[in-house]
Amino acid sequence: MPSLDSIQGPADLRALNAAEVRELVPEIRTFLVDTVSRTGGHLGPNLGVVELTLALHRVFESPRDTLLWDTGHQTYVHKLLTGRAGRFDTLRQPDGLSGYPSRAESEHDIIENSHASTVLSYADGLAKAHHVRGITDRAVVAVIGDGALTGGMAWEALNNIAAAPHRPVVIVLNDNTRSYAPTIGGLATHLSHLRTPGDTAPPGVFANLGLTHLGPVDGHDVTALEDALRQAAALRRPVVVHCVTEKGRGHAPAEQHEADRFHAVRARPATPAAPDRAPSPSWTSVFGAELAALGAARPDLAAVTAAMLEPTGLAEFARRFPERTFDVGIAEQHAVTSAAGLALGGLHPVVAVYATFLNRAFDQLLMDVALHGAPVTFVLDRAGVTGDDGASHNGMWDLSLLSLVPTLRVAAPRDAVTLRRALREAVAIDHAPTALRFPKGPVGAPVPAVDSLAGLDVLHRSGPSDVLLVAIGTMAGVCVEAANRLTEYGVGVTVVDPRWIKPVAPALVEEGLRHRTVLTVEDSGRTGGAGAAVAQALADAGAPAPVRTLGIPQRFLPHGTRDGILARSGLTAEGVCRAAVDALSRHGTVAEAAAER
Ligand SMILES: Cc1ncc(C[n+]2csc(CCOP(=O)(O)OP(=O)(O)O)c2C)c(N)n1
Ligand SMILES: CC(=O)[C@@H](O)[C@H](O)COP(=O)(O)O
Ligand SMILES: [Mg+2]
Repeated sequence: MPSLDSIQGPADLRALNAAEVRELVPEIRTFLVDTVSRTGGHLGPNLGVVELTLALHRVFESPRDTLLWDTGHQTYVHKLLTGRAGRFDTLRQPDGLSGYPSRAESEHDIIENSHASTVLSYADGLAKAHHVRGITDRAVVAVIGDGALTGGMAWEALNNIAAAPHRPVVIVLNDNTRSYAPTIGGLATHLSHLRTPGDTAPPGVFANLGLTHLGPVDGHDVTALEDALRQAAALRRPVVVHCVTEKGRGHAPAEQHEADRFHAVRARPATPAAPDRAPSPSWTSVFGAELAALGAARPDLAAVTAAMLEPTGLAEFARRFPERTFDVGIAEQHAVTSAAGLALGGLHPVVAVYATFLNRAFDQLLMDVALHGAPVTFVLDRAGVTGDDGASHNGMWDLSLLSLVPTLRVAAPRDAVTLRRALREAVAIDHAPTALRFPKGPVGAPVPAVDSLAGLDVLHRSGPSDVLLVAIGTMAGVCVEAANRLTEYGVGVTVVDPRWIKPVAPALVEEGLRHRTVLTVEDSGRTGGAGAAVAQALADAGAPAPVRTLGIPQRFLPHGTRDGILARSGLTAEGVCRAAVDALSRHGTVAEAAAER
């Protein structure tokens, strides 16, 4: 009886007979449940593609044939079958296996970007390259989920693929009827018709586009899948293999999990949290509760999500105000411009999205919302370093992108109190777009102001005006701790939190001009971020010394823990102290003791 240990690569898999392959299925599912329950990760999606991945690697010969995966969160089985089972305990850990394809890990891994709906565009480009280069002996295979297929890019690609019968692409539609929640929209309805035997629905959208549609195929029958994939490969033209799978398959808690079928499970903590300490609420839950409360008072408030209602905290608002809640599918561009339409119609939409996914809708934000001064509020969750979801999931580009948008106002709350306040202020602005951003995880302890200065929250003030620390959002606690340390060494420090970071407040510029040196600290990319805007405003005001901006370096950061990445970026109290003493030593006097640190 073969075991997973005997599979060092796809060739070993292809050497097995059908019965031996079927014996691998339960072993792989047990392995996934045991391992991912410890490491955390996308358990549900991967439980759903065990048979599909086996069939793919038996029919196609990766890496000669190119296997492309959309989003990449469902590639754990692919990793197990390409020689990485022995390292799976390191999944999503620092220096361990990535939770997504990784070119550094394997020649079988291609797309590292975890943003959905890209795979068909990659496939179209690759098929064009094969055609131009006269390559005819390598298959292009693209696996896309029913959720990812609701993204606009997927249809831009299908429009191109369908136009070229001479350029073969095997499109494997992994139809498990869900993104997190059931996939929405006319496409989902259409797929439901296609899945229903004997349904007299009009011919499929794929057929009408000129694509061959095979299936629906039972996505848990390896033999049926292999037959369909072989048939698709032999057609030598673009073809959709419609596979019907079950997210969370084979693990009852996942199969029965109403919200998202264990889409992403948290790592089991090494040491259980002390029972007496109530866990801090998450940023997301504080936002969600406040929005629901505001929704009761404001019948014009609407909520918009791109297939992530629960993860972005909109569930309570949706429960109470279903008629004002809109899930548009994994379609951030449409989410943003349709929000401009909602505003045009007299509503005040709140678009809740992970910060990194707003990248995709920048032009819509700039030209469909801001150009028209549309009162849309963007709530960017997972802003800053997220960590274990890898480079494309860090919310580190938002402040740089938002800084470019005229009329847009941006807030970075530092705790639950300022989050609630920023949200109330944002939805009260009816003539311009607003955005507020916060990170993944617990909201942490309140960071109280000790004074207020023309709209600035003063968080610490002691001694002469040596250093002004401008704390952006969640860096407030780090800055206050750094100030306390610097004060011990005779360095005079003021810490301010502007709360609204765009536009740069005049009071912040005035306060900056009163200090020997100014440092800004943000959990965001420092290139073009909030600190850069402060630096520009102070330079424009004639500040003598340059502003030192601390932030995330402009690099694609390998997956790791949020704290570890922040520490390596210098975004700790010690890092701020070092930067402050260094800046003072260059642009002003510095207490001897402090210089020794
Ligand atoms: C542009 C973008 N928006 C949102 C997400 C978050 N996200 C990750 S997986 C997922 C659901 C994907 O559904 P589907 O493509 O059907 O794959 P399944 O999980 O069902 O296998 C979403 C919304 C993302 N990765 N990219
Ligand atoms: C793959 C994807 O984009 C999401 O599922 C993401 O991994 C979820 O991240 P959170 O765990 O931060 O909700
Ligand atoms: Mg799906």
